[in-house]
Amino acid sequence: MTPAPVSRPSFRDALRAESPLQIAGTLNAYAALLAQRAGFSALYLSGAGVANHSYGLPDTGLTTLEDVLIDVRRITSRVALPLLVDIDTGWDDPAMTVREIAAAGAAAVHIEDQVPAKICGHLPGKHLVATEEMLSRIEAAVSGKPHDSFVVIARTDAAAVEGLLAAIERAKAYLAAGADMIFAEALRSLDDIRAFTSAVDAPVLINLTEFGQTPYFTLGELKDAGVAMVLYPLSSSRAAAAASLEVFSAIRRDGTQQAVIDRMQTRAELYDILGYQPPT
Ligand SMILES: C[C@](O)(C(=O)O)[C@H](CC(=O)O)C(=O)O
Ligand SMILES: [Mg+2]
Repeated sequence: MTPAPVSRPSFRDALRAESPLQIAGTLNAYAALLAQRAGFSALYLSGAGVANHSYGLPDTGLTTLEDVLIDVRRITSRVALPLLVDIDTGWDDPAMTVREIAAAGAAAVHIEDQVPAKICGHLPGKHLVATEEMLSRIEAAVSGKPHDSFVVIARTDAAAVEGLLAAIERAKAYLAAGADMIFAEALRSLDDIRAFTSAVDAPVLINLTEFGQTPYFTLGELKDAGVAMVLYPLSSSRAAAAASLEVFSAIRRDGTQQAVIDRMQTRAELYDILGYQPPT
């Protein structure tokens, strides 16, 4: 399906309108409609989500630009909110990656400093590329921006590997190379977050992925610590996955779905979210 051109607020518009900006992870168009209904004004397509949910694979750098583009297009063709896309390490040609992701209707990307065979930022055993190599990635990504309002966020995974000060130094270098904003991955305390945001002269994103290294700080705590953006990359898909397993298991166990009907969205609720008027 070819997406119709949609006019949408830019990522910076969303950032100006809400502080900190809450960004909802949505793996498909319907999840994006649900996040919009709940009042979010910015969306996220998770690389882990594409790998885990669209392909049933771990988040280890197996999915490609094409795989991600399919899911980007599905979301942007249906929902006009600004979409931040996880482009992992940028693949072979970060300039082309940014051009393609922007052409698919996204408003922003984040590109990270792990080696191409990357893993979840909240796991032990991460390996980073040298700062110089990440600077080349960022310069290439920035050169692919179609216009000034497209945002390139540089993500550093360094805090867990090289320490907080090294992560701050990397972030400063990434900004000097042209990154617009910084994603500080897997920080463990509000003190660390505050140290990071006060040292880095750009909007900082904190990732509240569940079962990770960063505690579930409240929006108020993160605001006080100087955070500009708060990411919930997989919250709804984790909940949906647990609910799906429970429902499948109940149907197999009971031979009927009666015990789990009250866990389900109704047909009327579905049509309401879709804006669909069924025949009467
Ligand atoms: C944000 C992230 O990059 C993602 O792909 O959603 C992941 C999330 C996760 O694995 O929980 C990450 O933090 O590396
Ligand atoms: Mg990711």
